[in-house]
Amino acid sequence: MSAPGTDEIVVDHLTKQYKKLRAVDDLSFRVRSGRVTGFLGPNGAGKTTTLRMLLGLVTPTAGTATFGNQKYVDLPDPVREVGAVLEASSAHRGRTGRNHLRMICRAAGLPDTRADETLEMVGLTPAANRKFKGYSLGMKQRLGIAAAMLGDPKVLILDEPANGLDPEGIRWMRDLLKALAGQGRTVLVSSHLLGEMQLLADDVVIVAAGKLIRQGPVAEVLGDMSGGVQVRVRTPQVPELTAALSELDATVTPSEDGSLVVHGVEAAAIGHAAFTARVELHELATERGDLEQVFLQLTAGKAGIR
Ligand SMILES: Nc1ncnc2c1ncn2[C@@H]1O[C@H](COP(=O)(O)OP(=O)(O)OP(=O)(O)O)[C@@H](O)[C@H]1O
Repeated sequence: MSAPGTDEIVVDHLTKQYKKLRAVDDLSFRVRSGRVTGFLGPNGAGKTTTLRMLLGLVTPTAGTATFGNQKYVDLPDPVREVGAVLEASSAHRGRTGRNHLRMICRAAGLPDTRADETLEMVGLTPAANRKFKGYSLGMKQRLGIAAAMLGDPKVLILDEPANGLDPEGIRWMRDLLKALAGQGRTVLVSSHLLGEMQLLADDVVIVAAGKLIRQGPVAEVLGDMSGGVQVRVRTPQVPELTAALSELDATVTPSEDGSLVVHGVEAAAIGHAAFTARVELHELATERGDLEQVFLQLTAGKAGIR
């Protein structure tokens, strides 16, 4: 493997033991820049513990979590390198969103103007002068992202950012994170919302019971699974189509609803075979497994509270 850049997250044999519980168990994975990586796992899988170790908030029992080759605590200018939103932002109840961000700017040696720029980025400009105690959970999430982006970091880490957001808010978050990755940043997002991850993530890292289950591009993880891609065909001439497909390298399984499920060949080849055999088709649809099914198969028996 090539040497990682500082914007690449490298988790290497990371382990966290809490008394009898191994919350994270010899976990290794890499997160690349310019992509959104979904960090997925059932409740208690060790996602938050891993992110906290990455940010130097929890000390690993073994292994390392680094940005390139540097631990978070050793980064020369962490605010400009790594932004994180671990839970919905908390701020003094009586302080406005703008003042909350300005205080962080001052503490980090950043110009005050960054407060307004990041408020604009997260769509909070109209609420900039409202007090934090009046913010909805979705507004608090947005403020958390604004705070994380103050230093214009190359890496952004978010723990369950969709929590508390309505469908429009989730869509907004998806567009923002994709845009930030599109600018070349590294975006790592933990979630158990699998449908959302399928729309958002380029890569996934799936964990269960503290261990790595699978990692890779979403399409590859979906495609790897048995039955990942299949074609559903409906025809009034089942025997004729089955005979025509037997000449291709296809596996044909009749469904209870009368359709045929075909593995091993693409829809175009099936359409061509049907046309050549003068078989009438009423449906020809490529079906991809969804992340939720794959996730449930991969984590079966490993989920649950420990
Ligand atoms: N400080 C701690 N002391 C003891 N056990 C802990 C501590 N922090 C976490 N754990 C345990 O470690 C396991 C992993 O927890 P973690 O919060 O990392 O999982 P998660 O994948 O983020 O789960 P969720 O999706 O529910 O937030 C859980 O069983 C949790 O109870």
